[in-house]
Amino acid sequence: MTRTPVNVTVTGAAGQIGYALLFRIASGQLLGPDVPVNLRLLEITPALKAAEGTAMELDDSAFPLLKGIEISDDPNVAFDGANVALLVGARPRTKGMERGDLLEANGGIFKPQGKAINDHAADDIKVLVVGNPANTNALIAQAAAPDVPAERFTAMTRLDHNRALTQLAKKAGVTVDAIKRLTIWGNHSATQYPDIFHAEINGKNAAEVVGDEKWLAEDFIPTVAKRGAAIIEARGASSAASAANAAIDHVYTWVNGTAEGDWASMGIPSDGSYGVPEGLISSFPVTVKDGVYSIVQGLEINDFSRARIDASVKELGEERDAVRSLGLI
Ligand SMILES: NC(=O)c1ccc[n+]([C@@H]2O[C@H](COP(=O)([O-])OP(=O)(O)OC[C@H]3O[C@@H](n4cnc5c(N)ncnc54)[C@H](O)[C@@H]3O)[C@@H](O)[C@H]2O)c1
Ligand SMILES: O=C(O)C[C@H](O)C(=O)O
Repeated sequence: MTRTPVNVTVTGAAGQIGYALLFRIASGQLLGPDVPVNLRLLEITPALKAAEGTAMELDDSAFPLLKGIEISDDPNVAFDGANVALLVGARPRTKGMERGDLLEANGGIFKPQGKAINDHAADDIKVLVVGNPANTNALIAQAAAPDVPAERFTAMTRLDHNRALTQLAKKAGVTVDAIKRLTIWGNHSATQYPDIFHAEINGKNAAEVVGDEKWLAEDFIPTVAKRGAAIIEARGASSAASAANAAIDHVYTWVNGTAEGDWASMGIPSDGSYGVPEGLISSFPVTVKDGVYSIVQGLEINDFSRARIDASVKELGEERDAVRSLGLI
């Protein structure tokens, strides 16, 4: 039976993450090796030519699953019939820019995109926001889409999750596939909290296997939380291939589910679990079945974790208050 292609919209398609992402989507890595896709590329007008160049290269790759490519600078066109939307394009912070200016500039992007998703996307739309500040940009887009279930708007913390897996694996002298149930809590920012207290290494409690709280507090957590800045310092540009890889992982997991006995980290609208105020888009441990995610319940949160989760959630609350006072939500 021939499957109907899934419409995947990617914003910021001519940027560096876009370049690392589009070829992997077209090859079947986002949704699965038997799922045909139509790509819809959204860019700002001055970047349309560069997006056309990327589309030429996609054509030249002759991906059997790629059934069509459309390029537009109009969100109403790019999100028309979208089943999956990857919101990558954002306004980066530039020299001298205040935090409020950054939020306002991104509001100018994510509010109209949220409205276009509301008005034109398919009923089963799933949205992943990658562009920073990802959690609050997702909140802005979600608030502008009142007809779309709030839980369809998610923010990416999978890169943080993957970074934490590797740091923990190195410390324990294992490979990443030995680790399960690691969690990123909170914001995709330096306040995020990578939690190993519920994680397992070859079935044993990770915190006990490591047995080194000093390393946890002074090495592991800051290394993961500040990894984005370290990449910028080293490359002279922010992470691109690893960010695209995490976006692929996030959507693949959301569509195809988590493995038995494991979970993933996703930035999702809080239902009030673990004391995170309802509605904030915060990272949680989730399991996914049949395209629907659920927050892992019943985890005991010790004082060490509680203080760090609270600090990151506090920052999310402040970002929400700032965009609220700007009239963006
Ligand atoms: N959540 C994460 O883990 C994570 C990781 C890495 C990067 N990021 C963020 O992802 C974003 C993109 O990074 P990049 O390296 O690809 O940046 P980039 O500057 O290379 O590309 C961004 C692209 O977005 C486009 N764009 C700007 N406004 C747009 C709009 N209104 N509609 C459509 N496109 C628009 C730009 O023209 C540009 O081509 C940044 O905000 C970055 O901070 C997030
Ligand atoms: O783009 C950035 O500011 C960093 C990025 O969010 C990352 O975590 O690599």
